[in-house]
Amino acid sequence: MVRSERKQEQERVNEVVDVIGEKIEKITGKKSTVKKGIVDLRKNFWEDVTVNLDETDDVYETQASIKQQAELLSERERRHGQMNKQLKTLTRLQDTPYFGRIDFREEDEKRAESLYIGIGSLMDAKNEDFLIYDWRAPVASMYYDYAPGPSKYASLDGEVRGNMTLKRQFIIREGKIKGMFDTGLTIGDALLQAVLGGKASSHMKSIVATIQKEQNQIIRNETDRYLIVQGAAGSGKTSAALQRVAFLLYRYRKTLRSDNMMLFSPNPLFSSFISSVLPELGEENVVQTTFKDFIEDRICRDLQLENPFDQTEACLTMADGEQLKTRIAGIRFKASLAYREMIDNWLEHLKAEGMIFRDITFRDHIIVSGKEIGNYFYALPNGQTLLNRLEQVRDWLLRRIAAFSKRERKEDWVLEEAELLDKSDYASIFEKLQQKKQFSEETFDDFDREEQLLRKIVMNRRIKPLRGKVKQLEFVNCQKVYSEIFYQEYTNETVPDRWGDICRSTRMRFEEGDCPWEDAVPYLYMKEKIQGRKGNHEIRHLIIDEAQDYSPAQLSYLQAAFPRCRMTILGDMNQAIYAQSLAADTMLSEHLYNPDEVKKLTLLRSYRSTKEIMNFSRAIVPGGGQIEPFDRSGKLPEWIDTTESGKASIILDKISAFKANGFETFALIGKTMKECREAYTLLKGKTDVKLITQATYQFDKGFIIIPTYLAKGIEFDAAIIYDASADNYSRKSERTIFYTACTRAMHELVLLSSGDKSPFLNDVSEEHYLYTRIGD
Ligand SMILES: Nc1ncnc2c1ncn2[C@@H]1O[C@H](COP(=O)(O)OP(=O)(O)OP(=O)(O)O)[C@@H](O)[C@H]1O
Repeated sequence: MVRSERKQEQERVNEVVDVIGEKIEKITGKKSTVKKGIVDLRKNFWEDVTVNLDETDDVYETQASIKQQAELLSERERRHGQMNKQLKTLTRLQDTPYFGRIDFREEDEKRAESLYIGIGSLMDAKNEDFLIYDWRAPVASMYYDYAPGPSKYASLDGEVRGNMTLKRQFIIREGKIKGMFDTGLTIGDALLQAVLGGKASSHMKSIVATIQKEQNQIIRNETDRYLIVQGAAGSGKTSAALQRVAFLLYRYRKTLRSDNMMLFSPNPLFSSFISSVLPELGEENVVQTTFKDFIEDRICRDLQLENPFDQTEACLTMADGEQLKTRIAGIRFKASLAYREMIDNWLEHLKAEGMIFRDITFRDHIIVSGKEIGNYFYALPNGQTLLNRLEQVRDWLLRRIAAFSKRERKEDWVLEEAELLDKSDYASIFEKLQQKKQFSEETFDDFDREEQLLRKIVMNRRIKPLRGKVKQLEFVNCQKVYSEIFYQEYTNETVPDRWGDICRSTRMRFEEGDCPWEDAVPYLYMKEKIQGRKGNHEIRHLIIDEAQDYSPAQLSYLQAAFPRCRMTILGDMNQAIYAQSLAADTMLSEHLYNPDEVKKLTLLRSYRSTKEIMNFSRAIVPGGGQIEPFDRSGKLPEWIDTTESGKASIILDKISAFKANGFETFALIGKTMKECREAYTLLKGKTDVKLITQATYQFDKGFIIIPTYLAKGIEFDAAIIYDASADNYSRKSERTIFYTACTRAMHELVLLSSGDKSPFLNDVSEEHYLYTRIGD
């Protein structure tokens, strides 16, 4: 590229930066005027409102005047918010105005037009021409989809065809061009090399400048209600999903807000890891949750919900034997649609018999017994749904409670409690009596009325929580109704092996007030079928990361909980680490969806790890040969065969070497939390190290110890697998855990073992790693 061209480009950058500077100045000026307006409006809100409550008409007029004033205020606040957003984007553009340029000659046009692409759009000073196109604009899609040559894009008015005569990439920092490449088919391998060769960080970065063609398809898909992405470890699923969120927020900016989108992440640490990507792209973060938190919010508070991580930990630490087999058989069956069918049959059965109700009690007094409620319930016409009948029971119970309350308020305890009421209660009673013009001077009658009122207040207050529970239909004992499923007789075809044992252990857990994780969704499904469910209509798009961890039953629950939603579903079958997902359908299984509404895309190219790490890791999983490592070289993974007592000093040496190499994040990865705690005990005090647990919500640079299930979705400059011996990794189900752990490393991977090595390593050809034996 000729030197003068770079000079010309820099001159253009300078001009654009000047325009940005002027815009920033202008908006800052306007913003302070709007801000002043807001402050004045807030200060003088009531002065500018006409308040008159004399006649009904005056009241309406007052209401209208308040509404008008409030609308004015909120309009100004909205403008202020928009200006802030514009300023943030402009400030970012001032540093890096754009990262790409394409020259495109539309069919039938004589000249090619140069289009510059950045994270936001920018018009010239006269607001006539685009100096920068937002990467999400339709025309910008060509930058990601085509090499120079014939190309096209879908504009709002239809397809536009033409010829791309140039595709150029820039690295611009602080307004200075640091690098400039004209690129071919894929978006600059040179730039991608540079980006991927950089250090890992405690926060994920946006990939806007280097989005690959196949990722662009995910990002810009608008046609399919359910978009499933099966992608190898490190293929950019999460990155593409976040870019997609930014794309959709831009594309549907008039109708879609960030709080209409919800992202399910695998663990709280991951939420913090990805939290800066959207703000970096000038968008607000979407609602984030974990599936466990989402379920916990809905499950009855009487039950102690098991954490999915505890379930995994329990399965991984339990010795091989009957107990483990039963637990796994239970987990798998309860994740299946066959079990949901069983619950549907149970719900049908409940129409005729089997509902269990709680006694309605107040101060140790049974107002209506559960048995009596049952009789009333089953006396209602059984053609109605369970919910309809329960609503009638609810109204009947509220009447019974009202009658009870009237009687009960005559009791002595009520007056005793009334003496404890505070001054404000007395003042309000006095006011009420006065309003009713019932309070003249001290007459006997007034004292009597006052006492009646006091009794009523006390009783109403005390009975209110009970009424609340009845209104929520909490008189149904869902816990018991659910555990009854495990007392029924079934034919052998409908139940899995070990059903008897599964029943026994489930009953025991429910009797103790525990809800095993595998029962959480089936239980909620049944409970909401009985007591009704409120669908969430606010959320219109769900993004589900690590979707291989979700069962068909969980998918169907989410579909019902978010009835209007579209979903972007991303995952990797090779990283399934929960017992429910292994060798079974998961949310990634296409056939679980209506064929007209679903599209499945596959990402095979992996960007995170060096070619050496990926060649090593992909040999571990079936079908791994299809995964294409990105061509970035590094050290061969190192397998160190040592003794238990030799491990600490090897780890400490490695950590020093990583630091000397300039690495900033490195993890010692264990299979379980138990193993991580052991490693932590071994190393704490000897180096600066942090143990990551379920309760860790953020991780910083440095050395951490972490179990695989908490490291999902996250990456490190270097990773050490703490125990790659046969004792630790040999069960069929542990293969994917092992693969997930290895693929967390970007630049270096070390595996330690003592005793026999994991049989999974037998699948890796010796040329793909370096073997060292240290110790006796
Ligand atoms: N087009 C791209 N340009 C630059 N970097 C990319 C690109 N695609 C992916 N990466 C990088 O590759 C790494 C892995 O990406 P990401 O975490 O999104 O992959 P993933 O498929 O979700 O991985 P996993 O399933 O292992 O969690 C990240 O560092 C990301 O920045």
